[in-house]
Amino acid sequence: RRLRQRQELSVQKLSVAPMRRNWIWGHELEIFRHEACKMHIKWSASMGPMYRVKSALFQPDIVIVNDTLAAQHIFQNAYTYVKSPAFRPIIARLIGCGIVYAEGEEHKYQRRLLAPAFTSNAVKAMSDDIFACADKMSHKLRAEISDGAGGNDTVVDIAPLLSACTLDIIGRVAFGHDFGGGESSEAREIASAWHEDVLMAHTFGGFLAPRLINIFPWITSLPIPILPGESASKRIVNRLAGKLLQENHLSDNADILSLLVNDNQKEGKSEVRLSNSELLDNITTFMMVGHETSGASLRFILLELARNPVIQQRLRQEVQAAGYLNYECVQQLEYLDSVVKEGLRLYPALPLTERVALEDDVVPLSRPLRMKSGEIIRSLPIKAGQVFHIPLTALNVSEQTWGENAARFLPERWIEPGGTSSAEKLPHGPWAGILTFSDGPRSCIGYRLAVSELKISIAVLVRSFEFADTGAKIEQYMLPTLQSFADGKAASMPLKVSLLAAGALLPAHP
Ligand code: HEM
Repeated sequence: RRLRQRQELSVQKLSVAPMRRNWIWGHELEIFRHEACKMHIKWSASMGPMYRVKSALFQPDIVIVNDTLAAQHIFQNAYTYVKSPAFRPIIARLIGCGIVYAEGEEHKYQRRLLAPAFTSNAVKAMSDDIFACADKMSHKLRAEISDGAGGNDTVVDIAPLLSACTLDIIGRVAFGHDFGGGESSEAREIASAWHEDVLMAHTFGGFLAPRLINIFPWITSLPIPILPGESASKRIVNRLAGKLLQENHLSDNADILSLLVNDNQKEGKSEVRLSNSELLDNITTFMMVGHETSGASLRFILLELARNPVIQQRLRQEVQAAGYLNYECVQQLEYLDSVVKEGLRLYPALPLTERVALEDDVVPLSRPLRMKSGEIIRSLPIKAGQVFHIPLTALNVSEQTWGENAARFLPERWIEPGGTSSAEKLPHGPWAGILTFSDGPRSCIGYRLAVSELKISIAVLVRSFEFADTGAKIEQYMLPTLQSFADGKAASMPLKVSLLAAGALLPAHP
């Protein structure tokens, strides 16, 4: 009751989501059981820029932020609105206590340290490696088709292929490590451990654990199987990280590994440096967030291309007309750019993020909000401790911002005059007026690399292959990043794939 009393009166006047709620699990269990952000997308039309949901286990209500200005305010004030105590143990368990986990001064330090690895020039310099990995993936796909009984139109589960490619990319560009196109024993171990983690996250235990930890933080020290120890993938990647460190020689390169190691080993110049465990956990962090997110995005973009043959063909014509592909030429492909923007808009690899306020504040709103009492407000006073959920997917498909066809995959909207709202009405983020990479000091540090690898991989694939829908029921869940389920099978995305006659003749990347 004490916690409830601390919730600002204004928050208590916000409308509550309409779904019938359970008195123990509030709205949270139903939200968890539905596909990623599905309930928030449904509610966003009727509930206005902010509403409440009831928390599980009698915790104070959560405020759902469905307003671009409010989201911008929260993200820009990243050290006032921090990751919540319920969320951080999951981060620690899955990827360790690196930059994604760090808060305050520690975070500022790590962000400054790593920024040089992600400048436009640094990402441009990665393009040869990205092309090499995409070409390797294309050869593997070609081999799967010729081995397959279906000849052209062979059904291929592209999910593991794409994840192997993005793991290959991060291995090479960040750590100078070769995962052998996803064939190395380490790559296979990471893929199967991640699969195990996803399956675990999809269970009731996966729902319950973070909520229990939020209330009883000490519970993690108890030997209870559903509670976070180390995830399978973290254990494996941590071991690999240790091996990379043993092999690494100090260099002046600005790649991620060199920046991390040089900082950890610097002497005398400063008191502050990365500890050994921060070094190790940052390697694990980048290895995991640097490939699973891009792999999932690729999966869903190819699904949309498979379901929209006209769009796929227009894209193919643009890519094939470009001839030799290199970084500059891929950057200039306008339709490819729109396809990637549209795919990332509809399928954010992190569908929802959460924050908790450290101080009392007033959150501005871009449009008026009617409270339960009928009172209209333009900003919401909140108390320290208030938890916010920001459904990035719902904000990216809000009809308010994107019009009646918001939920449809229409790359043309990015090209045609008036196809999107004006820049000031779009969500604020580092790229393209979408919230997929979040916003502010904690927005995705790797977004330029992500966009580059998506563009290159898609260009390499569509110039040689045609993709078609299999009719499998594809669902998307947040576990804790976006995961595809095909006819109930986790981390799967079957598509019919054909090798184009012209594809074999196309020149490779020089
Ligand atoms: C399409 C692919 C990607 C998407 C959609 C994506 C999305 C995001 C989002 C939404 C956040 C903010 C998370 C939050 O605040 O709760 C984030 C943070 C982050 N991303 Fe990405 N990401 C992608 C690819 C990458 C890549 C390729 C890398 C690195 C190589 C990367 C590294 C990071 C890191 C280190 C953070 C934490 C930044 C900080 O806290 O300062 N991401 N990403």
